Amino acid sequence: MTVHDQPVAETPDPREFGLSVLPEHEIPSELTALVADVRALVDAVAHTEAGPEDLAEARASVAAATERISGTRRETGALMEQTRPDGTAEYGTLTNVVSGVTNPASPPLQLERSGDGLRAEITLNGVYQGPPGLVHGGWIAAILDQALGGAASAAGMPGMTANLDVNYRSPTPLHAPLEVTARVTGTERRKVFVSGEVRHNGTVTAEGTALMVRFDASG
Ligand SMILES: CCCCCCCC(=O)SCCNC(=O)CCNC(=O)[C@H](O)C(C)(C)COP(=O)(O)OP(=O)(O)OC[C@H]1O[C@@H](n2cnc3c(N)ncnc32)[C@H](O)[C@@H]1OP(=O)(O)O
Repeated sequence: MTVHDQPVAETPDPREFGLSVLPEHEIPSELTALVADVRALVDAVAHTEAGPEDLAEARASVAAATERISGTRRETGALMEQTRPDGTAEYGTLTNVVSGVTNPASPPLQLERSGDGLRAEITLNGVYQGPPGLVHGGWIAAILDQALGGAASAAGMPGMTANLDVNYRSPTPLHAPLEVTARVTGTERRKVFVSGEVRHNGTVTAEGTALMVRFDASG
């Protein structure tokens, strides 16, 4: 394995591959505010003990809101372009289920460059529950997958996850700040090796390694 010690490269522009890209500043603030409100709604619905009358009224309001905004739909694969503090661009699908800015189902995980890779802080609510009071293992894997893929992408080597290996070391609590870290550990031809962790109070609750296979730019 060759340790990846190249300087950080610019991520290829997806427009060159015919993909549709929306700059972050073109997303209406009303949409991001609505997304936050819907996240709160999902949490409220998941945990409510309201009575039938209130539930029926809330349902009618939600149905009306859905009808109001359903007339136009963005294409499923649309990407968002963000400009990093260092001026380079990064891309991700708008509705990515882990990080998507317009997806109320995403927590969302917001990764930033840190040290030799990426880092995020996140607190997950009861919507992401598996065992009582704990984060679902599938969501931990999804968060690690996103962080590991993001680390490869941030190093200028975006690709697809070919293999993901997760070890759950200790229970990951809900409603508690978690730290997510990821970095590239090596490369070999199109193979990008990545590793990452989820921590609570400095203790690793889960760690993952993945093989990302870089998109083939040769066409
Ligand atoms: C910022 C955005 C972050 C996004 C994070 C989220 C990431 C995701 O969730 S991606 C979605 C889940 N992943 C997928 O759906 C991928 C499905 N699989 C595929 O499309 C293909 O198998 C793919 C692209 C991974 C590899 O196919 P292909 O491009 O034909 O590569 P291929 O020539 O077979 O393999 C390239 C190298 O990788 C190796 N390889 C491929 N798959 C594996 C595997 N599963 N295990 C081990 N090695 C593998 C091959 O042996 C080969 O190695 P070498 O260079 O030594 O010969």
